[in-house]
Amino acid sequence: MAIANKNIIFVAGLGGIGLDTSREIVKSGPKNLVILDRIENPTAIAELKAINPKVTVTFYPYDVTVPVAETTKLLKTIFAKLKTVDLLINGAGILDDHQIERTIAVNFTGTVNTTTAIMEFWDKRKGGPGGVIANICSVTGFNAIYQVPVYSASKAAALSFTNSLARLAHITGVTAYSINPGITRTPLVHKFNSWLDVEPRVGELLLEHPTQTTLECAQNFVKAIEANKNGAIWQLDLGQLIPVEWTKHWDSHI
Ligand SMILES: NC(=O)c1ccc[n+]([C@@H]2O[C@H](COP(=O)([O-])OP(=O)(O)OC[C@H]3O[C@@H](n4cnc5c(N)ncnc54)[C@H](O)[C@@H]3O)[C@@H](O)[C@H]2O)c1
Ligand SMILES: CCCCCCO
Repeated sequence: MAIANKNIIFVAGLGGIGLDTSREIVKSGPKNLVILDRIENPTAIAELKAINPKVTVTFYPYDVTVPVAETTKLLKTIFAKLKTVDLLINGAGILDDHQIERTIAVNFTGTVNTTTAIMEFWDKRKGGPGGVIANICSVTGFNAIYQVPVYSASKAAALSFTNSLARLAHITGVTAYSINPGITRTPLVHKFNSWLDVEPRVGELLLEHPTQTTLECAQNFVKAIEANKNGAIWQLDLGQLIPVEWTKHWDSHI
């Protein structure tokens, strides 16, 4: 998908990975970039507008843990303004294995509910035009960082959900792919709690190994958007964009 002249909704577009990705997206000249996030950062919004004045950048406060009906109401406002939306990026995530319910609510349920809400506007069975969903999951969805099993499992769940969305595209008209960053230097990874404090130094131990910058991640994120491959499992790690071949161990045959 060429980003130029498209309408993009980016949930969590102001975070560490999100803001650098928003910058790279704006440079590619979409018509609209609508950022939904629970953190307000008017300075960042102003900076994005200044990067490319031809792009209309708007912000709406949004918490992915709200009921689907509330998300639908917000999307109604956005669609009324934009008329069409080409890409939804779901990027919200927290990393704190002391917050079990909230981790699942944000990282998994939040992704599912935001996706479910936009289907009201996109599902071709309802006369919708279809659309594209990019879900930010994680390499921990492939193989866990086992000291944060709740976080890792929430990312595995989001990855599985995204893979299913892609298989349903022939019914819904909505395609999907996952964005799976490796360890990227953002506030999220500096200090966080392991499950039951099994490893109080998990963050330090991780950061002793090679990592990538948010800019490297963002530049590969844009390449994945442009590739627009339904069902792709993209690994964005150490500055590389790697297509992952998922090993099939069982098939439902339906
Ligand atoms: N940093 C990494 O190494 C890494 C690796 C793989 C995946 N990820 C994922 O990338 C995404 C961005 O992470 P980051 O490293 O930039 O961290 P970050 O903490 O800088 O960004 C997290 C983003 O999610 C938003 N968010 C959190 N809870 C929310 C909620 N309830 N409703 C709406 N938005 C909410 C935050 O406002 C922020 O924009 C997350 O989903 C994270 O799990 C990060
Ligand atoms: C444990 C640090 C991992 C950062 C987020 C990976 O998805």
